[in-house]
Amino acid sequence: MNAAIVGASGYGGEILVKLLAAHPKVTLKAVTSRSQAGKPVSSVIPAMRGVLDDMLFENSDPAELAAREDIDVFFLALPHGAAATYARAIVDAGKKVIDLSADFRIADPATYEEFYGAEHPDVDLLGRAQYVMPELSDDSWKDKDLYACPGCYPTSILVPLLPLVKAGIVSKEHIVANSYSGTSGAGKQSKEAFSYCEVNESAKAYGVPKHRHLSEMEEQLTAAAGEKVIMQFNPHLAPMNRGIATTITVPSNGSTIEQLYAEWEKTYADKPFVTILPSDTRPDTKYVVGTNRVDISAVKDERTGNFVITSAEDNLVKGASGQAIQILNLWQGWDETTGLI
Ligand SMILES: NC(=O)C1=CN([C@@H]2O[C@H](COP(=O)(O)OP(=O)(O)OC[C@H]3O[C@@H](n4cnc5c(N)ncnc54)[C@H](OP(=O)(O)O)[C@@H]3O)[C@@H](O)[C@H]2O)C=CC1
Ligand SMILES: CC(=O)N[C@@H](CCC(=O)OP(=O)(O)O)C(=O)O
Repeated sequence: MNAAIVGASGYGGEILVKLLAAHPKVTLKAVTSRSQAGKPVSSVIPAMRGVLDDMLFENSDPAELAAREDIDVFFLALPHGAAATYARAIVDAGKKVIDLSADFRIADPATYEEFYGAEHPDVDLLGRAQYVMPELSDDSWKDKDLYACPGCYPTSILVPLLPLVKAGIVSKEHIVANSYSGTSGAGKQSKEAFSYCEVNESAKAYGVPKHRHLSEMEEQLTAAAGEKVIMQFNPHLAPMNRGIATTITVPSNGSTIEQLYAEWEKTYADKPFVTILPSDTRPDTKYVVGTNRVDISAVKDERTGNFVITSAEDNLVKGASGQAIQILNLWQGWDETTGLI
């Protein structure tokens, strides 16, 4: 299968370049960036020296890209808004899109507008798109034109939480999630607030009380619960490059920790990228960065009656580019782990 990466000079795009260059079933045909067009990939992404020396970054005009006969699937690693413009041209040309942005994650355009502060860029295309959380979506999504990858924070929260909400193991109310993200989560073009002096040796909450990713999480939890779910989400910026550590507290409503673990075992028994850790072990970003895994664990606080659920993932791999490749693998019927660890 021949692939292109649009927005390959950003953090998510760079990881896609590395993973797809090594993917045994994919040939990388084009990588694009407006600012890097004409430069060798190995000069912009020095890790690719000796691997992609002959490939140049190309211009990223949507119509030109969409007309390329030699490309079957386009990975969009673009800011939301811009992604929809490219997706429209590519889908209209009869090609497939795997989109890392938020443009097609949320089914309800009014919710998108409420949380993203702008009208949905392409409501018609939204109807031809499918949100895919590989571990939690059923198999009915494989004939769409466009696949939307989950957000980084929602992956770290929905993987441990959603099956428990769906099964009634935990309360649907009073859910609180605290997440700690590496600064690469803000993208390569992020501004002064993310510069070394601002973020090094410091940590702080941001985006409270209504971060954009709540729209995606609440929509998914509501669908799983069969009733409206509202949650508290407190994202934090942590002084590290990559990784998301999440802690969720939720009332157990009398469920036991054994019931919680039994539900996880049932849901994730054959899911290679979810690792269930023992109740006395906390997931740690340093053991998942560079992998497509989410590590999860839980303990019950008998004093409060809450479960304390923790997870760790790499925001750029399981939270973005690795998950996009996992979706490609599943869509194509290849082994889910092809090209991923
Ligand atoms: N970073 C993360 O942890 C995660 C990111 N995502 C999502 O993935 C997408 C990419 O994120 P990330 O890699 O961090 O972003 P970056 O800012 O690092 O990279 C953005 C890329 O898009 C290109 N680009 C920017 N604006 C435009 C535009 N208007 N038209 C065409 N190309 C453009 C840039 O190159 P150039 O300007 O040279 O064209 C660059 O290659 C975003 O939607 C983000 O929300 C999802 C999950 C996690
Ligand atoms: C640390 C940091 O800034 N993280 C980003 C992660 C969100 C992201 O990439 O969000 P979309 O994919 O929904 O655009 C943020 O909080 O906005």
